[in-house]
Amino acid sequence: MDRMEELGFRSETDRQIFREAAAPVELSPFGLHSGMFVPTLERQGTPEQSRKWVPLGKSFKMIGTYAQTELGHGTFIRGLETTATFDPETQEFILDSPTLSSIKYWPGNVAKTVNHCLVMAQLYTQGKCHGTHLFLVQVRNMEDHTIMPGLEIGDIGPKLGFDGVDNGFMRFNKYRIPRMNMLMRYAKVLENGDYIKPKNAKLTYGAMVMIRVFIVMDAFKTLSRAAVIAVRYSAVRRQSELRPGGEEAQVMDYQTQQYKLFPLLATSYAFLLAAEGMSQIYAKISSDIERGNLEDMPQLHALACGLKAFCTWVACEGIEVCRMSCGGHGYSHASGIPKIYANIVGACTYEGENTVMMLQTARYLSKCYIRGQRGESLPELIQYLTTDLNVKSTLGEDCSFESLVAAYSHRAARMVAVACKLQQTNKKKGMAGHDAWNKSTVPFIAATKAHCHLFIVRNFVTILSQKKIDPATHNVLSQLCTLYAVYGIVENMGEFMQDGYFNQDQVSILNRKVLALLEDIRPNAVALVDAFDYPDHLLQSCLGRYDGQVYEALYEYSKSSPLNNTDIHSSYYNYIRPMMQKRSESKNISAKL
Ligand SMILES: CCCCCCCCCC/C=C\CCCCC/C=C/C(=O)SCCNC(=O)CCNC(=O)[C@H](O)C(C)(C)COP(=O)(O)OP(=O)(O)OC[C@H]1O[C@@H](n2cnc3c(N)ncnc32)[C@H](O)[C@@H]1OP(=O)(O)O
Ligand SMILES: Cc1cc2nc3c(=O)[nH]c(=O)nc-3n(C[C@H](O)[C@H](O)[C@H](O)COP(=O)(O)OP(=O)(O)OC[C@H]3O[C@@H](n4cnc5c(N)ncnc54)[C@H](O)[C@@H]3O)c2cc1C
Repeated sequence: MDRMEELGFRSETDRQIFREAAAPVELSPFGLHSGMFVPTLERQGTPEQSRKWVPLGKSFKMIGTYAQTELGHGTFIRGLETTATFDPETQEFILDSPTLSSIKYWPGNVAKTVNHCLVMAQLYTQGKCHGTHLFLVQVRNMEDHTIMPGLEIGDIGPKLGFDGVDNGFMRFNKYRIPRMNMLMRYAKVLENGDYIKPKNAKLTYGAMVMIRVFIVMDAFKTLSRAAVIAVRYSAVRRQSELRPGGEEAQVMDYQTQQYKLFPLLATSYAFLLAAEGMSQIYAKISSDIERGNLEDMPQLHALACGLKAFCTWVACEGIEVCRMSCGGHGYSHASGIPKIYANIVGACTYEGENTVMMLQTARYLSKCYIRGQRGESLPELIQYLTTDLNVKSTLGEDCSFESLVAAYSHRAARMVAVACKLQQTNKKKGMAGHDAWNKSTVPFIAATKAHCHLFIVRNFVTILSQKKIDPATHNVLSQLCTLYAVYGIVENMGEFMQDGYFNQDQVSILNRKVLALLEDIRPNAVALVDAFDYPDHLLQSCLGRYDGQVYEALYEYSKSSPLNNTDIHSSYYNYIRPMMQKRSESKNISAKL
């Protein structure tokens, strides 16, 4: 922290980049403090509360996390059981974990690192429950870091990844905090216990929306790092004869290797631009919300949920393809890829389990579809829902951006309509609303993925048509954008073809185009990954080194393995030799085999 101050890093983005450089493969134990705890104090506290607590957080006098999930509930926030009961006599809230399932479980850095938590709890005052609200809770002594009396805190144990984060459990036993430790920007409890409700109960969920937006950028970061490693390694690795009797080929010259990696390279660029677009939309709508204009809150929630789920699912699948495209060496930690995967795959679960998040977006699409059917105006990003589904594709050999965006719009509009019509049919059959919804959620998930895919394709095309880019770079980026879109159609052809939107000739055009683009991109593939400019220190990869000295690096890496500290391992003396001796004694086996 002091080093960041010395270097004058003030912006959170710069500080995040510095933290990643300082601890490239391990997640910082302060990620949640800076990424969630402090921003939530800023956005959910009153001006007075922010003035009091934010400086303490930014100077790390107060180190915090976000403690919401419990043993029994993570997704269903309204089902959380931790209680915060107001005591007007003492002007305090009494926090309690009334059941085993109410124990806070998973909050990052709660086990050993933080001294404060933002705790999500059911607020009770004057005998009435007003739902979940956030409370600032001191959990450790500020002098000696011991756990505060009335709390039980511990680590939850080993996980798939996220090793740098001490995810913990926390149990409250009638733990008292001052009334003014409730974050009261939107909802309040007065001294007499009166509850002042917020303009919208979901304003309390704001921290999660913000992190979901961050996670779209993390999906780009992790996928692009894996792509850098895999593409560079594919340029260095030579294996098998492409031409009989010739020299062994760079594996990047196999069409199958290109088909694995180049679409992921294109996806990395698409996700970077989508993350930037999402961040701009978040900045605009969240500032409107802070000024009290909640009109676009549903649209922001829906977009953040959908993109977080879509991008993390695609990124995690893509990182695995990158790992497997590196053969055996990809499976070694020397490649750097397993750690990337282990650290980001949790993002398919945290900050909103992906299926649940997709269903939130689906719920929004369902409402917009009905409004569209009534002829009501729709937000720009959703206007495609009123696309004329009788129109067929005009796609030609050039696979123009316009025809590609039209194809994605048609696919999403058609799939949303199919899901909504199933929901409506279910209702006409006499199903209750919740059953009619549940029995249409599988098609809604598919439709929502199509909706997110459209956003990313359209965003990529829009940026290429608006930004001033030199012709050579524009040409290469256009190849990537076309590859991302055409590959997405080829890989999901059934969804595009179900209503005959494309004719057979157009399908052939698309199948030819995707292969032609692989050849177009091949000469620039290494330059396109170098352009991300990730230093070797950040990649921590023997395979993705900028200098390409892969085998030298692997050999040095292996020699540094702790198992090589001794020639004969203690297991020989403790287990192997006694076993062999026992065998030879019992079966007169000649010692000289
Ligand atoms: C290279 C390195 C990469 C490594 C990755 C690390 C990167 C670090 C950088 C990022 C920074 C920090 C580190 C992050 C690490 C992860 C830490 C993880 C933290 C957590 O997981 S915190 C806990 C997260 N938990 C959740 O997200 C729970 C999900 N559940 C919910 O959100 C809700 O329960 C719900 C939305 C599913 C349902 O809510 P409910 O109250 O039941 O509402 P509904 O009935 O469904 O809907 C009612 C209406 O409310 C609207 N609504 C719901 N939510 C919102 C919202 N947030 N905003 C606006 N509106 C909302 C909903 O749309 C309905 O509206 P309608 O009635 O339809 O009009
Ligand atoms: C690495 C990591 C870090 C975390 N850090 C934190 C943290 O710092 N703070 C914190 O508070 N929490 C944290 N969490 C907890 C995380 O937020 C929850 O695990 C997450 O919200 C998912 O909730 P759940 O575990 O209850 O999953 P569940 O919802 O129980 O998921 C189980 C299954 O049920 C399905 N399901 C649930 N509801 C529905 C529905 N309505 N419709 C259809 N299907 C449904 C899901 O799709 C899933 O397939 C972390 C988790 C992980 C993995």
